[in-house]
Amino acid sequence: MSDWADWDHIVKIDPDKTLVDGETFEDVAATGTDAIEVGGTTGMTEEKMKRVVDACGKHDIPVYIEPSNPASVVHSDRHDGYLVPVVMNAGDVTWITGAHKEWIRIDDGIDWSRTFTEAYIVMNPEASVASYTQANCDLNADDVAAYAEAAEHLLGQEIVYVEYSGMLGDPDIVAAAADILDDATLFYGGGIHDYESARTMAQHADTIVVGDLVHDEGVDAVRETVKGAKDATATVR
Ligand SMILES: CC(C)=CCC/C(C)=C/CC/C(C)=C/CC/C(C)=C/COP(=O)(O)OP(=O)(O)O
Ligand SMILES: O=P(O)(O)OC[C@@H](O)CO
Ligand SMILES: [Mg+2]
Repeated sequence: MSDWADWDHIVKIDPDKTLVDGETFEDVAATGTDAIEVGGTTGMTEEKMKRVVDACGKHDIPVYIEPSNPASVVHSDRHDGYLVPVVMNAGDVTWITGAHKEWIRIDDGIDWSRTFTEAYIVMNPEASVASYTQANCDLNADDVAAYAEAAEHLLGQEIVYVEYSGMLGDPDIVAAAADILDDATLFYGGGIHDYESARTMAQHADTIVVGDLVHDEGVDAVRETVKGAKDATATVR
């Protein structure tokens, strides 16, 4: 069974950002989140990634690296593996197969037993990741559902990731992706900042991802989103 099958909540640590003063990765692990993803778009250097992975690796919580480019794939046994994005609605093929081909061509240390993909559907045109991948964010619920179905059944993806990074998305869009998927796991990330936004999105997505909040508000705020995710999952069952 894949690690993420029973994750309700992920904290995404951007190695280019700091934690709130006085807070540690141990505090992040103690929020009750199910896993830590280390990933960002800009400023992803090997040194920054290693520092975060080493710090998180000490607390028995799954730690996955989400590389944003081939240069930020850090090889270490201090983490559980890699979640490599494939952007379904990228405007530049680099972010669908191009960067992946280059990474595979130059990196002879890939451990495929610990390397998995996330089929991203980028929805917030203001997000760095949207410009970074020239994503076509002008999608309605049918478009998103079709991308989700293509990811699972055409491209065999195990994870579909509806990404509103930086803003709280439209629950109906997330529901459209959730309703079409059979076995693939649906991640949702974007603008989750409190109990209510977490619970709302966790009613549709299998797993919610919280990023900016951990850097901007800190672990007490993150803990509220864990509660929201766990309560939603409890009621759905
Ligand atoms: C093939 C390899 C090893 C890497 C390429 C992997 C791909 C396709 C990356 C595309 C970009 C992407 C989906 C990156 C994942 C991390 C992410 C979404 C970071 C969030 O970025 P934003 O929140 O938009 O920007 P800020 O950093 O400003 O918050
Ligand atoms: O930073 P936020 O808006 O929480 O988004 C989390 C994650 O989806 C970013 O890739
Ligand atoms: Mg962000």
